[in-house]
Amino acid sequence: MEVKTRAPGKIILAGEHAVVHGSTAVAASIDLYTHVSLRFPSPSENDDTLIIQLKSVALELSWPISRIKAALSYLGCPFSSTPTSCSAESARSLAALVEEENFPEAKIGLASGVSAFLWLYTSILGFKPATVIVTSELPVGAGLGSSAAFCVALSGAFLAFSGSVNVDMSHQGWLMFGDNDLELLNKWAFEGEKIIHGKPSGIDNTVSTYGNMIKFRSGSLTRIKSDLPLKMLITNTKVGRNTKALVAGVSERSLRHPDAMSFVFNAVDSISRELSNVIQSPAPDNLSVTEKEEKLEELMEMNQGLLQCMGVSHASIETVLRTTLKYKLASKLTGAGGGGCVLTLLPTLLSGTVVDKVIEELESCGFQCLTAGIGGKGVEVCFDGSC
Ligand SMILES: Nc1ncnc2c1ncn2[C@@H]1O[C@H](COP(=O)(O)OP(=O)(O)OP(=O)(O)O)[C@@H](O)[C@H]1O
Ligand SMILES: C[C@@](O)(CCO)CC(=O)[O-]
Ligand SMILES: [Mg+2]
Repeated sequence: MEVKTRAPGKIILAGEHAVVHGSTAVAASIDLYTHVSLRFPSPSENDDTLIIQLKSVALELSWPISRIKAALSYLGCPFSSTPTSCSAESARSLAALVEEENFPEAKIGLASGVSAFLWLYTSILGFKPATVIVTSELPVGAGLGSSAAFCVALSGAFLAFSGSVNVDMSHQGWLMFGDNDLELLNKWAFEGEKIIHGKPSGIDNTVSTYGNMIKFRSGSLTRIKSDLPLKMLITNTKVGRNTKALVAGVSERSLRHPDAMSFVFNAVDSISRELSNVIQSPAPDNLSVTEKEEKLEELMEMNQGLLQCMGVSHASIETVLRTTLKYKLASKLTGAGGGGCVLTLLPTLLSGTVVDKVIEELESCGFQCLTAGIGGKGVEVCFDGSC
């Protein structure tokens, strides 16, 4: 028996980092997905191991179920119908399980993702042998929400077989979860994201779960309906970074300078709210598409300036900003920054030749450019071989 899920990555149009401190942020899903396949061995296979194959990072790990049981036995029965946080003690047990696998030193940054997998798996499905395969179209650790898509796709696959969601297993092709199930799935994914991000706001898992475009503040979302044909160029600087460390860095800065940083976070809140007003339909004012794009460009530039204030820009990001500015295009980092990806608004009237030239110049600096569809579906599940 096999189930597959897919969960999208995201871009943050405004408000990253400040959202961790209670400000509004605006995010949209993109049509790049993380896929999970979960398969239980048949009785004749007599297999007693839990295997995870992380294809996009070329890593495979496996544990005898008895070993996982022994490591987590103090939890009693780990099955839980309500999402539970991983305690410090559980985190240590999971880290020990991960280390036992002779985790390659060069890939140690992936260990928290494996811990999140083990936490979600054992909490939702208990001690069952299975093979879990993860593939992804998203660059890992580049600001496009790979950690959230990973946790959302895993939670969806585990919940589909847990008996605690209501899905039609005879459905052919991709299927959306119902509203109550999405809420449960999103809460589980948030628990996984906590293991990877430390202190996440929840925006990334929420936009990956629900898709579309959302405004997010203090854990609650408002869907944004927009008919603005928003086109963004995404430039991956390919500079590796880690969201947990960047989020912690901003928190430390705001402890050192609480007054100044609270003005910064408030300014970001205003930018996000204004940006969401500009893109939503029906529009409160009768601006043309070009006028709206000009407002968005200015808001993106202002947000980028405040992200620099928070200390999360990077020389590679500044190079992208300078390069796109030569073509009068506005850009900002997206996600946690420190490297990773930069967004550039491509106005509707911009000629294809200019877009080609910008891409060529960015790629000549060693960056990688991609365009992605914005605002598609959230997590989906599939029970037959058609997906
Ligand atoms: N496809 C995947 N396979 C294995 N691990 C993954 C995968 N996708 C994400 N991860 C886990 O997520 C971590 C990267 O998450 P991180 O939050 O640092 O970056 P991101 O989510 O891509 O960017 P951002 O949080 O800024 O949007 C990896 O180190 C790994 O632990
Ligand atoms: C940097 C951050 O604001 C967004 C990462 O995509 C962290 C979070 O909200 O969890
Ligand atoms: Mg992340």
